[in-house]
Amino acid sequence: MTSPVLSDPEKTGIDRIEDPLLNKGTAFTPEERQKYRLLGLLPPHIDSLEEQVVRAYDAFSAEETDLDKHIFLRELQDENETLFYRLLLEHVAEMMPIVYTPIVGKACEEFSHIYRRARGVFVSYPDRELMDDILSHVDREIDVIVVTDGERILGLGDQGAGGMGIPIGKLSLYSLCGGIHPARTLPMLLDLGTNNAERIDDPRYIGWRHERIKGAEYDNFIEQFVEAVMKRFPNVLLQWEDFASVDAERILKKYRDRLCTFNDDIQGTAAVTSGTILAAIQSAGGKLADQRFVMLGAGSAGVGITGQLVGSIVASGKSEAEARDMFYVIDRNGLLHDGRTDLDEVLMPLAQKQANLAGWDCDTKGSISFADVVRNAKPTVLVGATGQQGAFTEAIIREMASHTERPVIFPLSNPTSHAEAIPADLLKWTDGKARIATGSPFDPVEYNGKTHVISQCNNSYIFPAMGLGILAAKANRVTDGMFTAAAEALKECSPALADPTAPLLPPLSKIRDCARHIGIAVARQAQQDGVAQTTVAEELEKRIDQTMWTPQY
Ligand SMILES: NC(=O)c1ccc[n+]([C@@H]2O[C@H](COP(=O)([O-])OP(=O)(O)OC[C@H]3O[C@@H](n4cnc5c(N)ncnc54)[C@H](O)[C@@H]3O)[C@@H](O)[C@H]2O)c1
Ligand SMILES: O=C(O)C[C@H](O)C(=O)O
Ligand SMILES: [Mg+2]
Repeated sequence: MTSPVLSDPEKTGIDRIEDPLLNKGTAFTPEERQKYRLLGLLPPHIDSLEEQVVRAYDAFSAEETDLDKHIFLRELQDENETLFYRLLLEHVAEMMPIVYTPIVGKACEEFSHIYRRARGVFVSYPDRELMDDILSHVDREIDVIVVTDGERILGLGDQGAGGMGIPIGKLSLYSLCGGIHPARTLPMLLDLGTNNAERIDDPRYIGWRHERIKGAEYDNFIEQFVEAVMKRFPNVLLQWEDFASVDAERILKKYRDRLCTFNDDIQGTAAVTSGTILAAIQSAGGKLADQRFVMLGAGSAGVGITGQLVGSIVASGKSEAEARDMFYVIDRNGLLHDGRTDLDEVLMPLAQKQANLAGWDCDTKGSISFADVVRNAKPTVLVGATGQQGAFTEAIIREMASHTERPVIFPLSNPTSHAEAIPADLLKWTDGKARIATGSPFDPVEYNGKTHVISQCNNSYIFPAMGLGILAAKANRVTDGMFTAAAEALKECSPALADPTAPLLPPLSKIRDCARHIGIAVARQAQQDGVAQTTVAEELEKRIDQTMWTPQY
């Protein structure tokens, strides 16, 4: 493990107890109590970490609602990070949905009401000239920043400064799943205002009460932010999260060659979804080149997934034009096709050729609806990234299932309440045939005497592992190839490859092993792409294991 550089590892007395990175609570040994002047500040019994985990689990279980459980875990994180991560590690399937999706969505909506203690860095628009000062207040070296401007939080829209819940949750997973030391991570919120009237009108709102800054002023602010980050933390990995799609695409394009950075909603989602789709196809004995894809939603997720899959199809031998013909991408105005005049430069390459639609039998005039696309294109794979609950209707899913033996259906939108369909309905409407993965976690479904475990196709399988691979290889850029390597490595972790009836993705209890496997592939690819500063291939596994932190005293 790389040793985290703390401001003052020798802190004593109450300062030590109040530092979540140094605190051990009742587990401080008699020697430490002497050395750090803690005698009398703690009760006499000395606990082991295991005993502390049991006590914390009892207290967690006594909390009534999921939001209360989230607040409990966040408070524990702010008190004692080692205990927090050890507890999470031992109860990962139960607790990941509490600190992360879906409950983190509720926590963002309620952020101003449940706010307790400072964590991470807020940079608000009025303080834009003070960015260097603000970052100088971070008293340790940082390897990974996750930043949001809070405008598109999951499928919940603009949450303003409450969006801070997302970087905090994402970085918890960097440590939990990817083993990145929590001291080396920094959540950040860029507060450029909010257009959410409910937040602005809320007397408890903790953010800057102003409509969102946009246009050139927004871009200048982002530029100032990136420059300040590069000055203070020249080797940091910067992850962009939950920005509005137009900003997300523009920012990624502008900065991806200037520093080590990626956009999780575009690239992380693309890798997890394509890896899971590849596993579904391969486990069913199918071929990638034989599929027809319908993508419902053409935002960050839809665009990223389509691009990644097109790349895989081209790598399997088709031309790019042939690969693109296999995709039917739909936004809120219907199918993207080259006759539409409202598509920007990001969406235009995803448009179907009108010539390919000749002879289609459509119910709608003007635009081509989702139902029209499914009836005419007869997709084998359907992915939803709209944020719209119920967008996969019974009629459309039944239509899809009537054309394909093993329909692959992924309602990816988060949180749970925004999923395009729920797995129980999808299994009913397809008579148990659908291969399903969802963005938010769902319980297993019994259908016709068979239990279907629903895998969670969430970028949480990718970004912690990307971080691990990038840090181990000391990469200074993030290439497309590294995401392709991550997708391929995720596919290799799929239990369905050995048993076609098994779940598509490994269980959350195996997520650290899976992150290690993906991390090695990412680091190796970084070397091959010439962006790694460690060049000895044989050293990579050792470096991955040294980078992975395990919560223990
Ligand atoms: N599972 C994951 O890992 C993962 C990753 C990223 C995003 N997501 C989820 O995907 C959703 C979308 O994220 P995004 O960043 O792409 O958002 P976005 O706002 O950028 O894009 C949404 C897209 O959906 C389209 N749309 C909206 N309503 C529609 C409808 N009724 N029919 C057809 N298209 C419609 C919009 O036109 C737009 O193209 C969110 O709910 C997010 O939580 C999940
Ligand atoms: O945060 C998640 O659960 C996945 C994804 O990044 C999203 O925005 O929905
Ligand atoms: Mg996101």
